[in-house]
Amino acid sequence: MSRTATKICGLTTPDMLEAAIQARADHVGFNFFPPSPRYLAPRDAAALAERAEARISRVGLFVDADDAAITEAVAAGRLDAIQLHGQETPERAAQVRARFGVPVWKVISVASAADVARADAYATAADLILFDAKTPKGTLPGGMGLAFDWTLVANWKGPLAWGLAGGLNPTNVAEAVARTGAPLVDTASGVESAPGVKDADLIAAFCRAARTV
Ligand SMILES: O=C(O)c1ccccc1N[C@@H]1O[C@H](COP(=O)(O)O)[C@@H](O)[C@H]1O
Repeated sequence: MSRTATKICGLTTPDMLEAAIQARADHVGFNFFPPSPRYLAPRDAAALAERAEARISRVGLFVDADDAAITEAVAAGRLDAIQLHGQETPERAAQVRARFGVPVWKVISVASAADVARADAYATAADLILFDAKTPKGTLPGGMGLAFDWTLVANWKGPLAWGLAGGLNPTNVAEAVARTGAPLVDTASGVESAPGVKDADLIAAFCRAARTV
């Protein structure tokens, strides 16, 4: 069995970046969704990207963003992948991948088996499916610390690489990996002491726990 990959999402400071690198996370997420408490302005992403250099992969998170916003962020954050966390259709995902030339991670918000089945439509439009919990109407589409029923994606055999997000933290991530077989796990609020404030010890504990399975 190969090692579970980890992504720490919503970093905004050099200290947070160094904590993720020290913890041997595989990816960091830069959040380009302005309403989020983890929002990172493109000019700040540029400084973090310069510091990260080739030490860690950078994934840019967008919610129904237009091309101009993605263009600015891809250049500033030197992004290795684009995470589409909104209502982007397969056509839009394919367009983003073609236009920006980096892998696209499409998030599928899950509350039922029918939601999981929606992933198939992205077979040729995206590179990875990230299953996250569906959040209540009128709230952020992610980063809320909400988990969904993991049995819905256990040992998912879809047409794409995949990962698990939603309410993951150092305490439950090993169980989540054991129960789902997720090759990648992603967390935002689960490694924070307050919304948007990452905790280095929690990041280390999360990455360690994800790798114990
Ligand atoms: O983190 C955010 O603020 C956020 C805002 C809007 C869309 C997605 C967001 N984060 C992503 O959601 C998952 C799950 O978050 P959590 O671990 O439950 O807090 C996170 O991994 C990010 O990819």
